[in-house]
Order: sequence, then C-alpha cells, then structure tokens
Amino acid sequence: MRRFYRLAQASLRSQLASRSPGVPRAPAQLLLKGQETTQGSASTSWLKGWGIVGATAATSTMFLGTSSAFAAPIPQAEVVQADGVRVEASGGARVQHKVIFVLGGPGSGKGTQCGRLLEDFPDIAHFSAGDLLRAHVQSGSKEGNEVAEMIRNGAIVPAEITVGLLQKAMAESGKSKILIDGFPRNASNRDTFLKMVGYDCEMVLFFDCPEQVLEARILGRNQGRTDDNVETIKKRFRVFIEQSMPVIEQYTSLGKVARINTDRPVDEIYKEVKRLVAEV
Ligand SMILES: Nc1ncnc2c1ncn2[C@@H]1O[C@H](COP(=O)(O)OP(=O)(O)OP(=O)(O)O)[C@@H](O)[C@H]1O
Ligand SMILES: O=c1ccn([C@@H]2O[C@H](COP(=O)(O)O)[C@@H](O)[C@H]2O)c(=O)[nH]1
Repeated sequence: MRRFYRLAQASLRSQLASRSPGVPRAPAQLLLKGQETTQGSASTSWLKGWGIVGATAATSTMFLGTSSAFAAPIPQAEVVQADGVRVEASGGARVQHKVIFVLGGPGSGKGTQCGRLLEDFPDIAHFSAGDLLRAHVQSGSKEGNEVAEMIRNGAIVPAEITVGLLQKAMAESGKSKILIDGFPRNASNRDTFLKMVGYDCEMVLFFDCPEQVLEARILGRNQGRTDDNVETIKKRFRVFIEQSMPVIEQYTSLGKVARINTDRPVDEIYKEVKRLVAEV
C-alpha cells in the first residue's frame, strides 16, 4: 500500500506539472484508483486526498491525507500511467462544499427555516436527510422497505445509506453551500460523513425548543407522516437526547455550534438564522 501511495503521488504530481493553463485550479477532492500487481496477484486500491488540479509544478501541493475503500467509479477520470501503477484522477470537478448542519429536536423548525433561507440565498442547496430517506422508501426496494420500518419506529437508519443519499444529492446540486437538515443524528452518522465525504461542516445551527412545544407542533403538522404520532414522537425525542445531543456537544467543543431558541415566532428566529448563515 505504501508503494502505491508513493507512486500515485509522484504520478499525479507529474500530471499536474504538464497541465496546460486554463484548467480548473480550485482545491479539489482527488480520488485515485490504483491497480498494483505484487508477486503475481493483482489488487486495486482507492485513495482519497486533496490537491490543486491544474496547478503548476511549483504549486502542485497535492497530498493524500486518507485512504479509504471506494465503491463509486470516477466520472470522467483521467488516466495516467506510472511505473507499473495505473492511476485515475478525477478532473477537479469535485470542489469542497461549505456545509451547514441544522440540528434540533423533531418539529423544532429546521425545515421551515431552511425553506426561508433558500429564498434569500440562491447559492445554497438544502437537503433534509429525512426527506431523502422518505424518497428512498418510494423505490420499493428491500432496503427502502427496511428504511420505512426504521422511520416508523423513530430509529436511526444506518449511516452508509443516509450519507450515500446525501453525497449524491450534494454532487448533483451544483451549489457551493449546502444546508443539511436533520443530520448527523449520531456519532456513526458523523464519522461516516467524514469518511465518505472527506471534510466536516463549517457550522452547526442547533434549534433548541422544549419537548412539549415540539409535540404540539408535530401533532398539528398534518403531513401524513408515519412517525407523526404520540408514541413515535416520544421515541424520536428520546433518540434525539441520547444520540444527537452528544454530537451537538462534540461540535460545541469544536466551537462550531450556534444555538438558537426556536420557541419563538418564525420571523424572529429567521432574523438570527439569516445573519448566521450570511457569515459562512
Ligand atoms: N417558530 C415556530 N412557531 C410555531 N410553529 C412552527 C415554528 N416553526 C415551525 N413551526 C411549525 O411546526 C411544524 C414543524 O416544523 P418543521 O417541519 O419545520 O420542523 P422540523 O424540525 O423540520 O421537523 P422534523 O425534524 O420532524 O422534520 C410545522 O407545522 C411548522 O409549520
Ligand atoms: O439522518 C437521518 C435523518 C432521518 N432519519 C430517520 O428519518 C426520520 C425522520 O427524520 P426527520 O428529520 O424528522 O425528517 C427519523 O426519525 C429517522 O428515523 C435517519 O435515520 N437519519
């Protein structure tokens, strides 16, 4: 593996050095696929890192910080050959998004406030992890049916499923800033996001609101959701306290959390939310 790393870096460096001007120069996520034959047996490795695609030799400060297994193929991959290692590098289309996580108990107003933000910030895309999962249920697949059951019970869906849906939505959004509402819901969600997406959020908006207020709001929502009933609302609130609050605490220790009291009128909350998002 170490040999692959070294050769992949050298290969990409030489590729960057020979680039003509005018190619994208934004810091990009680079996905490298290497195929190596050691003592007669072939193996494939995927590596992920960050670099400047299209930089000159002097500024091609490419590095490969992490290595991880990737299932996805690289769209429009460029192929370079180096010393027995085949390297495919993405063309720099994957620019790092600025991600804002919006967290808070069920019914705390995440969807409502995100909807308002879209009216004022055209460069922002909004994805509700819950909405993506509900859309996934519509596929009617075995996995979709399992997700439906978890939602009905207020349980947290395995992180790989949710992050996979988020990753696809982010890649297709064409926007630079992304609001992700209702995610990460537990430590596994956060770890998996970091591993699969490769970077962390800029900020967490934490919508703080008492449980009785949340229950009343959800029961008055009338959207036909399978989890908007007294029994599941209680489970969702418990899951929020036990599993989501520790994530918020972790981000608090990183200085990334803005706590907002959402037991107030929508317009009043929005003034604060808009100011915070404008700073990102
Ligand atoms: N500040 C507010 N005051 C009163 N009602 C509100 C407020 N914000 C949102 N609501 C209402 O409360 C209900 C829940 O709001 P919303 O769907 O935005 O919450 P959410 O946090 O996205 O919920 P969930 O996590 O369950 O998807 C909606 O009917 C919405 O209209
Ligand atoms: O990251 C997520 C987000 C949601 N879920 C499941 O969906 C429901 C509803 O979520 P909302 O945010 O209220 O729309 C939630 O109770 C979970 O079952 C999830 O597993 N992971």
